[in-house]
Amino acid sequence: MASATFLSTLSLANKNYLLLTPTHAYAKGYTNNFRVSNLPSIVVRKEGSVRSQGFVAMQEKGGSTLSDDSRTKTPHVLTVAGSDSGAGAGIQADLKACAARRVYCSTVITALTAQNTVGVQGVSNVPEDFVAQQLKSVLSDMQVDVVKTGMLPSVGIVKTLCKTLREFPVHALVVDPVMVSTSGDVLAGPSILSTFLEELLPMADIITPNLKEASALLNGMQLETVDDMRSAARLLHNMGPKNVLVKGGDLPDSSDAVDILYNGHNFYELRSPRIRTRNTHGTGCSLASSIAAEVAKGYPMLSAVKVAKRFVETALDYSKEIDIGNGPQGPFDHLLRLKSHSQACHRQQTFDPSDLFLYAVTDSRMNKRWGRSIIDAVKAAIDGGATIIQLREKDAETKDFMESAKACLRICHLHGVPLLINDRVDVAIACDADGVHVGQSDMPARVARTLLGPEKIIGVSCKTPEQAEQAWVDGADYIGCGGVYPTNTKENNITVGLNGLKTVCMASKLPVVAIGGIGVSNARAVMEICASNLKGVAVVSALFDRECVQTETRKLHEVLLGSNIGST
Ligand SMILES: Cc1ncc(COP(=O)(O)OP(=O)(O)O)c(N)n1
Ligand SMILES: Cc1nc(C(=O)O)sc1CCOP(=O)(O)O
Ligand SMILES: [Mg+2]
Repeated sequence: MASATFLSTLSLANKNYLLLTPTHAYAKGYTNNFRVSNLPSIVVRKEGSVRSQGFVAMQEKGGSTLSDDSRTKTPHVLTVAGSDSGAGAGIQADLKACAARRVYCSTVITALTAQNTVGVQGVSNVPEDFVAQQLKSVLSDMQVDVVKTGMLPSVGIVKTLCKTLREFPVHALVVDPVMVSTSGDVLAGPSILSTFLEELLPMADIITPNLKEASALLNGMQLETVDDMRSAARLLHNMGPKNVLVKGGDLPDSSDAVDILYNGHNFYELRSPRIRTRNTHGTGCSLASSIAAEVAKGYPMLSAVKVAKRFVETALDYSKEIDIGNGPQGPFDHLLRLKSHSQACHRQQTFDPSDLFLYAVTDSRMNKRWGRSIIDAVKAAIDGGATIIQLREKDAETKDFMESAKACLRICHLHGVPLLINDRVDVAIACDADGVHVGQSDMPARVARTLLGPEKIIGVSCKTPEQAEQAWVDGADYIGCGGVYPTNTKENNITVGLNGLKTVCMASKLPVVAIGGIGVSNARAVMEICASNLKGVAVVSALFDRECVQTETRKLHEVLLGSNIGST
């Protein structure tokens, strides 16, 4: 039985029920549309209200029908907005913002716009009855938590939306009163103003006008100062929405971006440094969607607005150098993923097992002993012929490790050599390294794969066929097998010998690199176990606990070439 707190119990038809408050019910994921077979539920709708305030969810006390702790509700935002062909704003921005904020987003399209970074070249409204059909399809089936509106281009569409929301109440309504695009093009004419004011605004949990939109809603009122914004917020609040966020992005002479949030009781002045960037197209849509996303997760409005603002600012800051389109306003990158692709020198994207040929693993203690920086050690190994580098910096402070890793990454990429990080998935993510190597007691490869995504390289240390099988199941790219010979580099390391290596190679579906006590004198013997998936040797002390890393690497390279491996 759920551990939910509850108002009281209720007896009905000789069965006991828990009576949950709307808040508990919502937090537990029982929306008014929540359907679970055999679960009795009552939905009480308040006439004329879009909110689920009167909603009561009941659960059979002691029953096992709904294990609510095992069934978590996926937060869901429905955006009702126009499509932007340039994908900077509108439906496309809403989808990206919700994805970035990790909520599900469904879409009802109200208009198609032909649009780019220059402006809006054309608009085609979706017929009212088809907007109604889309709304009904989603709302009747998909447990929507929050509806967010953007471009509502006709009176008929606004009325259709309000009517449908009365029929299918949701937890909250976020209204971004889109009227004019950032390029100055009209997206919803003045004719819809009265319907907006009379029907939609009173249903809203929050409205998010910019200065121009607030002014339009207030009969052309001049808004030039933060005090004007406060007055506007109060006047707009009188029109019925529970909260008003007046966005001051266009406020003249302000080095900060100032927004005013008013909830009928308190004003909150939300200030942040203004981000100087051309790539601001779609910030309004994205902010409103992000607020909707946080509300859908169950956060109160003030927290939702703060988090949403911080998210948009972070994305704008990240996207400053993104270069899309020739117009005055470019789109930004909600998912913070585009920039690395535009970096000049980038490594090949897919893992090539022949990269395991001469695998150089750094060691901070050895570098210290020989008085060289990790960067110098990596440079020398690459010059000597290393085909892949792993940074194994057990003693480094995180900040130093990250800085060194970034510098090493630049060098490696200049030479087309992949760079992996040992153990520290966080460092690998932070510096966008090519992948990680993890052992049996490190972060499981499956979790590392989820965090790193499909393209990064993941290696796993394996001493047995079972571990090799698991590494494959977990989505690793290669395995490291050892210790082949005894080593001083790793304490208490079990030696598997050449036989153990061969057994693991035979069982492994993944390419293998041998490790442990390997150097110029025995590399050939290792490679001659004749396993076609043994692609190379990984070496620490034989390269780095030596006076000249480059010379030692070159010697090992020659031995490996002589053993004719990596060719199958
Ligand atoms: C290529 C390669 N193989 C094995 C290891 C060892 O990893 P692990 O078992 O996690 O031990 P540590 O290196 O973290 O001490 C490796 N690093 N690289
Ligand atoms: C880091 C590491 N892992 C091992 C394993 O058996 O998984 S042996 C090892 C140390 C390898 O260092 P050297 O080349 O100096 O012997
Ligand atoms: Mg490890």
